[in-house]
Amino acid sequence: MTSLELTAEAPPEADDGVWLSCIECGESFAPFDDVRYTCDDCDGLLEVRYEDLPTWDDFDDDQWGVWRYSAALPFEEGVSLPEGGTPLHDVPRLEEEIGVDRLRVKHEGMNPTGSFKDRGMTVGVRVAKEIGVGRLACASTGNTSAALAAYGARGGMETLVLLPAGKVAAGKVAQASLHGARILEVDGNFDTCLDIVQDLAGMGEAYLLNSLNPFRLEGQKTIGLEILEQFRDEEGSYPDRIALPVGNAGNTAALYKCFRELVESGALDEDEVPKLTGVQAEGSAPMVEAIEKGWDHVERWDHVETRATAIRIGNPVNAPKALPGIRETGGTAVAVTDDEITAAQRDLAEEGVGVEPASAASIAGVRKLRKEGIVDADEEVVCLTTGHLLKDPDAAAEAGSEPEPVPGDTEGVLDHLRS
Ligand SMILES: N[C@@H](CCOP(=O)(O)O)C(=O)O
Repeated sequence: MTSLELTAEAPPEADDGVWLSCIECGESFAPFDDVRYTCDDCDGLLEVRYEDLPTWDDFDDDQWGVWRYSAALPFEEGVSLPEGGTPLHDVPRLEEEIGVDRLRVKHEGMNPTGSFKDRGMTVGVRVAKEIGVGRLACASTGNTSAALAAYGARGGMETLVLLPAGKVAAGKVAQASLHGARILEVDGNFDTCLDIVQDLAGMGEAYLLNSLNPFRLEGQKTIGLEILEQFRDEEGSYPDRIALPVGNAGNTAALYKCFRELVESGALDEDEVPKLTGVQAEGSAPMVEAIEKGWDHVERWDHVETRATAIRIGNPVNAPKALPGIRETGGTAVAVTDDEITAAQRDLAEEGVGVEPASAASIAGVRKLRKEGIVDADEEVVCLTTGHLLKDPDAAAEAGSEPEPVPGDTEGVLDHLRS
């Protein structure tokens, strides 16, 4: 991990040892004096920097979840429901069938609104309050909108969400609606929604809380901290590889930042960093294309389609952070078909782990890479599952078995069972 090294020296703009730094030109900015999503000078992505980076002993043993890691975050506490502290399941049947030494599933669907987005929102909404903005907004394939609506409600703030019309799973729209977001259904895909909401944010109409906002990724960084601690405590080592679904590429960027900070603080050796392995659906795979072609950028896909609507994204905004993350950790990116995703969703369900389709992409990807010999048999792998099964009840019902109609008496039910 040689590129994008972190500096520990605070510039004059720093506030309490925290500042924003452009990943392209290195310009630094005060973190909370103004609303800023990208670099004023070159429009590059920003990341949050700290004067002091913590090691394992600095984390709060009295807490479990995102705020256990406050020493690695810009604040001591956030607008919380609370979030994080999700299970790391073993899946012995899948482990044996796929053929790796260890397979674990970090189920982020167990967060308060049913996805990892809550980790980002607890920090992002806290920052919004610090800056003193009025309305919060996001573009969303569904989970971000559900989390924004819930955390906005918790923080007593107005929320606006832009969704691609007809392309968001029912559970997610219901969440955004009940938590009180104003929902705009846009005639266009997610990337169009994000273009619009970025314009609105630029005009000062709202505070953007997509993962373009660097503070969102600080919360999501705690997924990496939790995986490393849980895996180490249970297995005595760190995982060799973390496979994750890739949509806007926020988690790939956040996990890479997590590892870089741990290496810089001395909490992790460079050779202990897990290989980041991104998985996309075949119909929506610009990151896979960029990795395969050796590009340092993604080319936007204008037409994207997949049953895994959470990762139906053609222009991942975090690609400039995520591509180096995959490359520098020795990972890779792979595309899987919708049928492979559904098969993996069923397999997880048969082990009691209920996930939405996009989440199952991580399992489908590892299965494919193992068959291709890219994942080795002696590897210890963690798959990230990003959202709960109930987020997309239609996909779950389609992947599951049909209910059987029976008469309303015991005799009739017995006849049916015996037939
Ligand atoms: N899958 C996402 C898409 C938006 O991603 P974000 O991490 O940039 O907010 C969603 O749930 O909307």
